Amino acid sequence: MKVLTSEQIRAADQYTIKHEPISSLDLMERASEKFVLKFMQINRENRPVRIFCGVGNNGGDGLAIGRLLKDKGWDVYLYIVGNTRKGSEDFKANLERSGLYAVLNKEIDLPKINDSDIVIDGLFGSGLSRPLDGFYREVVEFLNGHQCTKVSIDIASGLYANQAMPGDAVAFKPDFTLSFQVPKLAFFLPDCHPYVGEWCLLDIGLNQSFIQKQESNIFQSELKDISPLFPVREKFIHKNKAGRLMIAAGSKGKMGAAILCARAAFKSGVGLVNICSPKCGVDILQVTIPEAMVVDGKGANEIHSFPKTEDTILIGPGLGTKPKTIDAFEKLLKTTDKPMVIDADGLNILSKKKSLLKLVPKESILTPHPGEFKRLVGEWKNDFDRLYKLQNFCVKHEFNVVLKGAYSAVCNSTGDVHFNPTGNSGLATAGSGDVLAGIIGALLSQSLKPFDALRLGVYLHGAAGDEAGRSLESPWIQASDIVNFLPKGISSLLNRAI
Ligand SMILES: NC(=O)C1=CN([C@@H]2O[C@H](COP(=O)(O)OP(=O)(O)OC[C@H]3O[C@@H](n4cnc5c(N)ncnc54)[C@H](O)[C@@H]3O)[C@@H](O)[C@H]2O)[C@@H](O)CC1
Ligand SMILES: Nc1ncnc2c1ncn2[C@@H]1O[C@H](COP(=O)(O)OP(=O)(O)O)[C@@H](O)[C@H]1O
Ligand SMILES: [K+]
Repeated sequence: MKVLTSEQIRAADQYTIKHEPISSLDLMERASEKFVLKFMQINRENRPVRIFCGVGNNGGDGLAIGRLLKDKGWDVYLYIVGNTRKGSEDFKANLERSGLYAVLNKEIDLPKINDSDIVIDGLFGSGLSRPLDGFYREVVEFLNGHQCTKVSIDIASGLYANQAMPGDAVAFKPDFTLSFQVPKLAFFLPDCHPYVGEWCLLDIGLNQSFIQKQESNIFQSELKDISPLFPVREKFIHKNKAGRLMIAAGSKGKMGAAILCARAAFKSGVGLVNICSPKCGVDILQVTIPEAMVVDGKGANEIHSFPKTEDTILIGPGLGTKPKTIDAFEKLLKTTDKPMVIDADGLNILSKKKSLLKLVPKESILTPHPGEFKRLVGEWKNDFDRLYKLQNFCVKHEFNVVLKGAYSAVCNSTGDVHFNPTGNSGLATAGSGDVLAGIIGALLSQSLKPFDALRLGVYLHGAAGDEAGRSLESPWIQASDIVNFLPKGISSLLNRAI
């Protein structure tokens, strides 16, 4: 699904109005009906609803939503901030259809709000053109000071859809954002989360072919695009043809990384795994993961030498960054031009010795968390800047990179970013990244294109985490649980896709 800018969304509104055709007032009514349906699913109990409306179309939505909720028996209070005479056409039309409302001009006008009330924010939507100031800012600060349930229409007032808020700016802090038609970039970025809350999209019937034609290199991954990427296993396949992976991982005290990685790879369809290990890890690996073969990495406590191999290479988990390991990594890079998976200490080595970056095969997959990414590219000003840095890094080096976290950003070598929707905060646990690397390595070894292996792997890792969370009925997950729930994650994706 494409992520569009505010300007593109406005153009989609206009195109739909002209070509459906539908009057803009009727489109507002449709949007408001969709909002009310979802609102009543989230809030089943009838409580006082206080709707704060600006005088643009977001405020128009607020008024229409108020009327519709009143019709359904809700106790609705409407407040307007701004000059109603200067309101948009559709705002004015809805004002005429509204019953009682109060216009707020100054602090003393602000109503008493109880914790059991629900506040709906319809001050500004995608039309925000400057940071909130004056009385708008006061109103938003006042509302943010209350503990009641808060819901934004389309996007929180004061939050920009596709650019950073200035440092001292203020925006509404909703528990939920019920947004129209397409996701906004801000929804995927951690800095913006306090101004988004939980969010969902409401299909208001904007013209799909117009949306498809919009240029955007930002997407949200969807199951319908992901599930066809699963590799098909032929009847007469042999393990050597089902994907051979060499995992170069582990050092003294960190052999668990190699184990988790290999276990995840086996559950992700790999045919055969060689683990290159320091001497201290050989017995551990042979006992804990009998399916894998172990290759001597020469060093006692860390790897000093990697074998020359035709296998797909996954390097980094628990590897350490000792000078001899760095030298061995450099030698390995000089022997291959096949895309590989580089994770954890593999990335830290690249950060320590940036000259190695140009030896990394084109189209390789890098899997940094934000700390590792910062070591690779330096500081960023804000999350929007971080995204541009991700795109530039991928294009410059022709890499595929996942920047991990909630809504992991998966970027290909031409700078397209796909935000991943699966997963939960239980995945923020030691070893979770090792599991992800193993999944991606296994998929790459099965001849998927690197970017496909990456986005399928990230989606699947999140889906397994979601299955684990649901089945264990716990918000906390152990990395081994992610591995154990991979088969369930896989079948859920395949079954839901049918
Ligand atoms: N027919 C349509 O175009 C539809 C629009 N919809 C709603 O319309 C919203 C967008 O409406 P608008 O384009 O009217 O914009 P807004 O309602 O977001 O803003 C209204 C006006 O406020 C002014 N403004 C912006 N920032 C300000 C600030 N910081 N302080 C004071 N004034 C400021 C601008 O002049 C802007 O045009 C969407 O978010 C959505 O809620 C929906 O009803 C769906 C259909
Ligand atoms: N809050 C979160 N919500 C969803 N997924 C998360 C969250 N935090 C972390 N993850 C996922 O968990 C994994 C953690 O990887 P990483 O930080 O490398 O862990 P480790 O180094 O301990 O193995 C990544 O796939 C990341 O996307
Ligand atoms: K709003």
